[in-house]
Amino acid sequence: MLVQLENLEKAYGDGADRQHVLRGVSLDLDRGESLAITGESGSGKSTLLHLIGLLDAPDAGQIILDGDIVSTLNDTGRAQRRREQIGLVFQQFNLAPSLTVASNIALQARLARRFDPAWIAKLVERLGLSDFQARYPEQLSGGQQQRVAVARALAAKPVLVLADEPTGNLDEETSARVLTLMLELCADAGTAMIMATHSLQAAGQTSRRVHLSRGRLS
Ligand SMILES: Nc1ncnc2c1ncn2[C@@H]1O[C@H](COP(=O)(O)OP(=O)(O)OP(=O)(O)O)[C@@H](O)[C@H]1O
Repeated sequence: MLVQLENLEKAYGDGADRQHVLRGVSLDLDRGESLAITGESGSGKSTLLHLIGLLDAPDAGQIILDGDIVSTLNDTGRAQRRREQIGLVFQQFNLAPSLTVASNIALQARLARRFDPAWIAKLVERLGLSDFQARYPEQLSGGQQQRVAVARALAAKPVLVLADEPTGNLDEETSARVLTLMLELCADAGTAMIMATHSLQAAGQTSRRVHLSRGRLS
């Protein structure tokens, strides 16, 4: 098993403002599997992805990644695991504005010490980024930036990619195409993917689906 979530709980705020967003979320994900998490706006999809992506820690429960309990790691330990094993595609893309497309893509792989020029060349070619490599993020359209974010997330061949509404800003046809590519590239790299989405069409493209409602998965 690649990812095991056991009874995750997460609340925000204090006193009367306290909001229990996750109320006991359990989930298993195999290597190479793709999973869509659907749920209404505010149901906690991003919160759950942040926990799995080790960007935040749960209040209770356990996250096991690749056989290790990672939910109790400190910030440094979490950052290291994230760098080595997880790729993130979030809504704002978070590309480094001062780096070219080529450097944005390569950076993650270099940090993880897994820079493989042939794999990077394949990502660039398959994602249609060949002509944009010398450009800076601000010189790209939203869709192009998103493809750079996908290439960057997969550059180090992580065991897991987390995508938060990865096609949220694109029209339906483009988003289906980008998602298909992303799933194919994940399959090539043996990477599992968890995607949060509002779109039932997008959720139809993954191998499994779960629904988040009232703090629990079904
Ligand atoms: N850092 C935070 N501090 C306080 N409340 C938060 C924080 N992050 C999220 N929330 C609240 O937790 C709830 C779940 O938010 P979350 O972003 O996880 O939902 P979501 O399902 O991803 O929503 P959307 O589909 O709109 O992106 C929301 O009510 C939100 O306001």
